[in-house]
Amino acid sequence: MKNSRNEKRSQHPNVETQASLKWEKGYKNVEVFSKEHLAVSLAYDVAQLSTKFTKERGAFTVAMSGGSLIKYLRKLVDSPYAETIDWSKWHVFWVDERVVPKDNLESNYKLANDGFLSKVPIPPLNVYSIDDSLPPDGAADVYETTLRRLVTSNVIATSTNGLPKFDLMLLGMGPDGHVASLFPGHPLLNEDQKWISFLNDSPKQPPERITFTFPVINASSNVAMVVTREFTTSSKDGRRGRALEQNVPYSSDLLALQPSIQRSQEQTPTSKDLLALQPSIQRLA
Ligand SMILES: O=C(O)[C@H](O)[C@@H](O)[C@H](O)[C@H](O)COP(=O)(O)O
Repeated sequence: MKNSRNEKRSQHPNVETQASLKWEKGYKNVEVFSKEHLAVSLAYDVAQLSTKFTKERGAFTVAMSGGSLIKYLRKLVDSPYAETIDWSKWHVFWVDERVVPKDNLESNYKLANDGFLSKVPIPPLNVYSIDDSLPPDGAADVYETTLRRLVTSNVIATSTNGLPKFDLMLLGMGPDGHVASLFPGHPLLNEDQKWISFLNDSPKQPPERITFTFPVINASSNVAMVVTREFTTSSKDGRRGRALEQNVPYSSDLLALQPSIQRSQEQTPTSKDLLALQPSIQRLA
């Protein structure tokens, strides 16, 4: 399946044929790209999912992180996607957001709007940013209320256990292994009732944030994780390397993320390029 997808990507008029290393054996859905090929491949996959869900559901729900992920969405604003994607059916959410004014440089909304959303014709009412006039707890409650309303109206699909089932979740991973604003060792890793929670003590500045909880992240139909850092198992704290090297069950003292990636022991990625984890560009659920 992946080979055929890569072949299709390479046949796509906009796909530069660049070597992308793939650890097929042992890994599941982990691909190592050059920067340019990551942007090209990510755009191809996102466009494919947009077409699929727009056709199936009449809507395409995308929840995105901040960080360097946004710049790898750049190919979506170019031809052919600019013309072929039905942007009117997109609904955009944030996996996590800093509780700062939306015009603040630290805002993930500002980052995504400047780098992507302002360049495509998604209806403004379909872009769900936080209420930046509220404190973290209030912003989280209001955001969850919005999600619940959109699940009720079927804009957002529902998983078999009643959670919001986003069509695509676009994640990053920090050097400590954090995903969204779920940080190793933080009590929020164990939150399994709320859909959206908040923290005032983020180890990554700024301290006040709201974040999807793990049950919501794991309920997604598709997840693409774009890890854009030097990746070696000897990296500063090694967590990121371990996140990929082993099927490490998430535990609050080691990793924020329960990776769904097996790894064969003989292969140790030493690439200093980019790593696009696609734990499930196929369906999770
Ligand atoms: O609000 C945030 O801080 C981001 O959502 C965060 O979760 C990000 O995805 C990771 O820190 C990876 O960031 P980079 O891709 O920039 O390394």
